[in-house]
Amino acid sequence: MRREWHQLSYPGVGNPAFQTSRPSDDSAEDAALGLDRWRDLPRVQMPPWADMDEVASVCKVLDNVPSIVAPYEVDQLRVKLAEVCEGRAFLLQGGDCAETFEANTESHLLANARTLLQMAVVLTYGASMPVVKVARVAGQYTKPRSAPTDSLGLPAYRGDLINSLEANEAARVADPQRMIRAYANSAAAMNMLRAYLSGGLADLNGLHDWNKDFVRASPAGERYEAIAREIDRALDFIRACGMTDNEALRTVSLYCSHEALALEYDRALARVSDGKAYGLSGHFLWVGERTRQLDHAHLDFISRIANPVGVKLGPGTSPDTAIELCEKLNPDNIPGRLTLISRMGNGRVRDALPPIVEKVTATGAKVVWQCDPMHGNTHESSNGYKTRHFDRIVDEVLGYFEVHRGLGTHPGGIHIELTGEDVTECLGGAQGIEDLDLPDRYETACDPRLNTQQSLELAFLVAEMLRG
Ligand SMILES: O=C[C@H](O)[C@H](O)COP(=O)(O)O
Ligand SMILES: C=C(OP(=O)(O)O)C(=O)O
Repeated sequence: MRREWHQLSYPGVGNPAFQTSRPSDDSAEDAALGLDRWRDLPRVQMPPWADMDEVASVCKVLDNVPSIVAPYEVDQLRVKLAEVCEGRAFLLQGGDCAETFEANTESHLLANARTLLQMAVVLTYGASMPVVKVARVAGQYTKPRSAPTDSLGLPAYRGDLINSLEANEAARVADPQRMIRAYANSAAAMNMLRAYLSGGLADLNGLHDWNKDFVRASPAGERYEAIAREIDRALDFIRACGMTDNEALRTVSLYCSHEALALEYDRALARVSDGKAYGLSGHFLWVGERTRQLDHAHLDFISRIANPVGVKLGPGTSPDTAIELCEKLNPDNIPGRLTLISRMGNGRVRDALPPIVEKVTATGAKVVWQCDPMHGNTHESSNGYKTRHFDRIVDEVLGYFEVHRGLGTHPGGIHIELTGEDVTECLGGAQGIEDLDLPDRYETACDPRLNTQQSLELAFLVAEMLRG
């Protein structure tokens, strides 16, 4: 029988106050968890730390700080993702490509959160399906790079946790102290988001206030207002029926996620709870396309934590590799534990994804299928900006839905780089952003993000696809 969303129970969670965690030390029990095995394995995209003693002393500090998230929240997210895995919910994940310390402001965090929540409303209402909301926030401070140097010949910017975006040689030196700043910024971000979310930021009674002024008059903003008015009427109906105080209408759970790239940081924030290891630098950690080698450090680390984890799959992924990933990362076949994030590019998704989905499904492996339509669709504009076209992004999502519909599997979610600011980083959309508009507000520290209007437009299209 279909379980109601609000009735989800969280096995093994009980009263969260009793599920505390502790730093792992070098006892035999902790050693058996293998949290440090990655240190002996090959590793690419390693931050070019100059002084490993300094790395060790910074990690010693992080070993004992309060973690960013709690084990029971991580377990809750896994249970919600199990619903996605079974086709009863949808996963919406999004946020900055690269968070920066400078942009870790209240207004930026709230703008991004509101945009994600607006998308979630459009999807929930449009597709009548619960939406699991995961932000790229409170830890998305590292970036894998294609080349070790940038166009100026400087060491590449690798994310604020590692070095600075400032374009000079000294700023680009990898500085271990930045891990402390990343931790402090992540803790502050989570603290603020939790406060606003529990204080009414996500209250469905205030849906109209989420619409930013620069979006309100746009076609996407107007469509959003129309949905908000319909929800208002539904809420009036609920109130008229005497159901006046429903917690589910006033609060949402927003989980945080980032790429597990700088393993020193994620390891230092790992903790042990009930005999299991948790990566408590975030609720959901993923490993990127460039670092997912089966016998390398990154996969080994995430294979040992109890969190829900993700792996990016580019167009070169073979079906056998996908199966090996399932075996390594989810040997007990726990639903919600593993998300496979395809990022094929719109030109490849229709031929590269089907054999992977077919073979994984045939083995009975439980996975959440998620589409990242951003990373396979990047190109350089005529005036030299790294950009993405909205039409290609939509086409990749469409291709992903076609593949899953064709195979009878659940198109479980999308993973988007977006911002709540009115930036001009991606081309197209109803605003018709063109190459020459890109310099107006091109503010990303790494890859181009959808702005709020484009994000909402995409949500409307995805809601239609989900309904269809
Ligand atoms: O976000 C993903 C990667 O870090 C990014 O696409 C790499 O960009 P690059 O090719 O400019 O190094
Ligand atoms: C680096 C990323 O993606 P990918 O590994 O797919 O390139 C990312 O999502 O930030």
